[in-house]
Amino acid sequence: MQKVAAAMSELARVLARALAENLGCRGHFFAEDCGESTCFLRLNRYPPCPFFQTTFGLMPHTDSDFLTILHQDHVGGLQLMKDSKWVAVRPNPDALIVNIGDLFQAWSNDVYKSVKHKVMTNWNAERYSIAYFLCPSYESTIGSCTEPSHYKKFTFKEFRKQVQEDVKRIGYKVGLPRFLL
Ligand SMILES: O=C(O)CCC(=O)C(=O)O
Ligand SMILES: [Fe+2]
Repeated sequence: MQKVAAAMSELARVLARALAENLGCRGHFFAEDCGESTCFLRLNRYPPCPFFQTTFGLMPHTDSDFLTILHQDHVGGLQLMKDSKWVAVRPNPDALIVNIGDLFQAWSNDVYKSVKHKVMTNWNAERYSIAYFLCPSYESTIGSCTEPSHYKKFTFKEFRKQVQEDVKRIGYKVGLPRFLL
């Protein structure tokens, strides 16, 4: 597991840097602000579910990070929103999926879009996925790399707090629109 984490961590950093430099922005931001102690790896287990047609494995959401590197097994169930339609991601255990998160969307001033995704359950098979989340420290300020910015500056801590408050009060994550200027 340590080797998987190290490989995903390196890949996330290389990609974040390349995506930042592609915008003409300095890419070492991620090395400075996203240390090993603020990023995390999550193992998701989805047990078989008899009510698979109506039950989410994971509710529709965007990730609250810069970038997510995802590995899924052969079972399938991941879907992402493309042109207002849910599209199933073909399971391929030999491939990694890269999802842009909310922070990269804000940082890139909407050039890169945080992708909405969900996981459907399966009636007879157990499913596993491994996700590596590239996150900054709670104190890091997220601003846009180009002006004029679409979003007010916020710390990662403020973002997380707002998400938690929204989930508690209205039942779902509003996310970036809360920080639009
Ligand atoms: O299990 C998956 O394929 C997706 C996991 C995911 O979206 C997450 O952990 O945020
Ligand atoms: Fe996710």
